[in-house]
Formats: sequence, C-alpha cells, structure tokens
Amino acid sequence: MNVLDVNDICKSFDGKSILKNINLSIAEGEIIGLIGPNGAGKTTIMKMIAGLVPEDSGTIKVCGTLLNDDRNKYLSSFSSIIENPSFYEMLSGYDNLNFIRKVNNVSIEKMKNIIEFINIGDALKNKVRTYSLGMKQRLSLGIALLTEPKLLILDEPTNGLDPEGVMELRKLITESAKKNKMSVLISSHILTEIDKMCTRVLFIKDGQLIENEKVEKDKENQTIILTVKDIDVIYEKIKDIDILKKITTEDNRIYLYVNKNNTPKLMSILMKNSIEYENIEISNNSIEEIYKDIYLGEGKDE
Ligand SMILES: Nc1ncnc2c1ncn2[C@@H]1O[C@H](COP(=O)(O)OP(=O)(O)OP(=O)(O)O)[C@@H](O)[C@H]1O
Repeated sequence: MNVLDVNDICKSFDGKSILKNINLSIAEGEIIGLIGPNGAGKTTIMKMIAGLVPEDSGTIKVCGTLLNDDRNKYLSSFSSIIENPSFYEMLSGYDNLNFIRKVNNVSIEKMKNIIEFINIGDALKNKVRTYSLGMKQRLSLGIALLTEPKLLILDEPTNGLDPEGVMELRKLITESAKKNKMSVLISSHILTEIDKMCTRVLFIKDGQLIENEKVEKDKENQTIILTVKDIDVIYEKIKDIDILKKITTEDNRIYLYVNKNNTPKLMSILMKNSIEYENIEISNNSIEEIYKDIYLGEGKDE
C-alpha cells in the first residue's frame, strides 16, 4: 500500500486555477522532492495533504485513509513542518519536546533517542526564543519525528540555513527516513540538495506535475553540443549514428543525446569521421539544467 495517494486534485483561489489534476503516489521509504518557482503551488499541495486547505475536487489518502473517513487515523499517519515551525518560545527545547511527547503518549525512551539524534546539546535546556534558525529546524524535526510518522511533509526546511546547516539537515532527514522506513515529501529551492537527498524529483509547472520519468531518464544521459559552420552538411553526416538517442539542432548547434556510457564511443566516431566543429560542450543534464529546460525555456527543440 502506498503511504500517499493523491488522485486528480484541483485547486483554485479566487477563481484562478492553481493546481490542475494533480496525481502523486509515494511508496514506503521514498524521498520525493517537489520543485517549482515561487507561487507554483508547492505549499498548497502540502497544505492539502496535511488537511489544512480543502481540495476543490479529487481525493487524498494517507496510508490508505481519507481524511473524511477517519480523521484521527489520517492525521496521526504523518507529521508536517509547513511554513515557519511554531514553538512555545518561553519554554526550553526539552520542555517543548516533552509536552508533545505527553500529548501523544510517546515513551521517554523514544524521546531520549530523538534528543540524541537531533543533537542540540546543552542548549536543549535553554528557552527556544534564544535558538538560532538551525537549532529551531532541528527541534522541529525532532518534534515531527516523535510520533514516528509514516510520512513526513517538509515545506522548505532549509530556508535561511547556512550551507553547513543545509548539509546537516539533509543528513538528519535521510537518516531518519532510512531508520524509520519513513517516506518524505520535501520542497526546496536548493536544487542540488533536493537532487542529493531525493529518490525522485517532481516539478510543478502551470499547475501540473511534470513526470519524473523525464528527470530519471535524463540523469543517465549526456548531451554533446557541437557548434558547427555548415550545419546541414554535418547533420547529414552524423544523423544516423546508431548510439544516438536523439539529435536536434538549433541555430548553428547540434545536440547529440547519448547514454553517459556511450559518450567516449560517440567521441571516437566523430573523430573517425573527421567531423569538424568550432566548439564542443558536454552537458550532464544536471538538475539545474532540467530546471532551466522546464522553466526558462532554455531547452533544445526536437
Ligand atoms: N489562501 C490563499 N488565498 C488566495 N491565494 C492563495 C492562497 N494560498 C496560496 N495562494 C496562491 O496560490 C499560488 C500558489 O501558492 P503557494 O504558496 O502554494 O506556492 P509555492 O510554490 O509554495 O511558492 P513559494 O515557493 O513562494 O513558497 C500563489 O499564486 C498564491 O498567491
């Protein structure tokens, strides 16, 4: 059974369609990255899953349960940190954790393990209002993990963290997902972190999710970009090379798409055939390039 099943969700605000027929399933242990520019609808999707915003149409199931069928079961299956985490600022980090522990009937033992895991140290005794942003993020993660959720929803958890904080948070998230067989849905504008942390990446564009298959596929491929003088002649000479997955042109450039393993072979074929070019570039189809391709129209035409 999937941990999350989002089926055909639509959402409009003030008559403006924000999300159109969103479908998304998350299996146990998957870490799914949600990417999109400001206002794309990332927070709205997360709020709908968390039951904070109602969907206009469609259904959402967490661990097979609809919110309206069994509210308690639904809400106890996940934890979420959406927008700024809120604490009892005048209480210590320990007392914040302990309060949530008691409300949710979690053992002291479990809380001690989490305290060790989030590694705030002696500062756990201090009032939360004295905490840095990084410490607050760690504490909120600790609180979210207390109930051992099957699904963790994190909306831009790396916001405002320095690079070291971002790396530490990534480690905490991936370790806890592995340890607890927990699934994670995470949004962030830090593309490289998402790329490193996630098992799948989804992009929202024009209210729709872009199939991750494209991203997965692109990760194993490279694009060789030749800048040439006489594009028609060169194109004719190389268009039928059998290891090419695709060949496209734009202005005086030819884009050759190959599986990464075939790049050396392609280079030697170009040499053997005395293909002349003014410039050659190898692009790794990194997440930044996929992002540019999707949102900034810097992709190549078929
Ligand atoms: N309660 C609301 N009322 C009206 N419009 C809303 C409401 N909540 C969100 N929106 C609009 O929906 C769109 C999507 O917002 P959302 O916060 O989900 O985007 P986002 O992808 O999370 O953006 P960001 O990266 O800036 O956090 C935006 O145009 C926003 O103004």
